[in-house]
Amino acid sequence: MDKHSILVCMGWEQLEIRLQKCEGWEQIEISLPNCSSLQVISFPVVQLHLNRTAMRASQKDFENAMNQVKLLKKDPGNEVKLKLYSLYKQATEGPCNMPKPGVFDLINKAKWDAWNALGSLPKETARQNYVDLVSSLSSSLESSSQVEPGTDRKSTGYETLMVTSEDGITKIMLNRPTKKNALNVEMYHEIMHALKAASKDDSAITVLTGNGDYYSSGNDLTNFTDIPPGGVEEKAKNGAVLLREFVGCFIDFPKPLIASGQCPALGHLPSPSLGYSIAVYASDRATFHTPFSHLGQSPEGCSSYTFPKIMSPAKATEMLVFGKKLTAGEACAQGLVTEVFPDSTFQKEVWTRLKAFAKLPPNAMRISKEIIRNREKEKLHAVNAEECSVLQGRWLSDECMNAVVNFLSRKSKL
Ligand SMILES: CCCCCCCCCC/C=C\CC(=O)SCCNC(=O)CCNC(=O)[C@H](O)C(C)(C)COP(=O)(O)OP(=O)(O)OC[C@H]1O[C@@H](n2cnc3c(N)ncnc32)[C@H](O)[C@@H]1OP(=O)(O)O
Repeated sequence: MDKHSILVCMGWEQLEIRLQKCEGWEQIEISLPNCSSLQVISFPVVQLHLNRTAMRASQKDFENAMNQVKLLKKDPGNEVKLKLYSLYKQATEGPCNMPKPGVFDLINKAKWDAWNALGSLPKETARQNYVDLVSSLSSSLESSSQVEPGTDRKSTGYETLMVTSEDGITKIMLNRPTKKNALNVEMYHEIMHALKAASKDDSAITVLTGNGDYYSSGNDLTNFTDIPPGGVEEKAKNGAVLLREFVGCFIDFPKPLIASGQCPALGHLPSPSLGYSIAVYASDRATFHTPFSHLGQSPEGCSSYTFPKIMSPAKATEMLVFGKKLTAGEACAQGLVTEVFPDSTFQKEVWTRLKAFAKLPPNAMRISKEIIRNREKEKLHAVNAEECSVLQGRWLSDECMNAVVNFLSRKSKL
């Protein structure tokens, strides 16, 4: 409970007015002290309950709040952003009377739903609620920021990655920890760019890793929402071109590539990086999950070819068709992971090993990798093309759309 008091002098008497906030209500308590004994006696006590709507935010407060939103240091998340959007629209335009967007226009539909849900809420109330929400966000996001230093911010020219080169090792770190390192379109492009740069730099080996508590949560499902003028078909076609190029970069990457994961890896990245890495190091906390069927999709990253070869066809089916999640130990027993380390010593042990590898003659390592992978390259490119073409069709299916809508409307998680 929040209490503030003010003392008002009324002739020889003092009137104490206490304001207290209690569960969204303002309560005013007025007491008149007995001056002769200087004791505060509560007489008469008057309690007023003011409905919040009686407190009107001015246009100036509203404009200030709009500016404050732009200055928030941390993304408040989609749910809050939708709330802000709907209150803003209600405050400025009144009840929603726009036509409902189509089912595939996911973002606009979510916005419409949020606005429409406000019904006939008066403009002034919406304005006040907007101001209150922004003020609560400003204080909570400033005081309890969980973003670690250096996360989700620009580094070495990349928006979604942190790329460093030291001791003969180029480290490409996925850096969208607040989104569990989901791969948005920008990240796909940046990973391709970073891999191409790493293939030409002085380093002997390249390490792919993730910042935060997920190695990656796979394809960013909001990639499905930004529909171009050519509609969903064009979106799916562009997606297939992008994915094919992305996986192609892993197939053609010439240097030893190591995936180092201390935490869960979901969907998308595990497949290409497991299939083409020279080595995969995982902590005993890591898990591996390719939930393609859950999302109405089908295997990608050449996993339909590499997994049954690396594991057994039966085990690969459990993983790729039924979406069975493997622990690091199980993935190691199946040959998907090279070695599992205790979580507490993971970084130290893996980096000691990587630094030793990076001292080996780089050309010898490159040529050895080439001879191991070359005879498979053509096959891998063909599998990649086939998988992308199948996926292009899957992305247009109701099964896929429903799964994406369920996730985005917070009805499901993996
Ligand atoms: C036409 C399409 C064009 C596409 C172009 C390229 C195509 C490539 C296609 C490859 C095909 C498929 C391969 C896959 O990757 S399949 C796997 C997809 N991933 C998922 O389904 C994971 C979804 N996420 C979750 O289930 C959960 O978030 C979690 C990972 C289990 C973590 O749960 P949590 O409770 O610990 O954290 P949570 O609050 O949910 O997440 C924090 C914020 O991060 C956002 N987020 C997490 N994962 C994703 C994601 N994959 N896509 C988008 N956003 C994600 C989450 O929404 C939270 O955000 P906010 O804070 O609420 O704003």
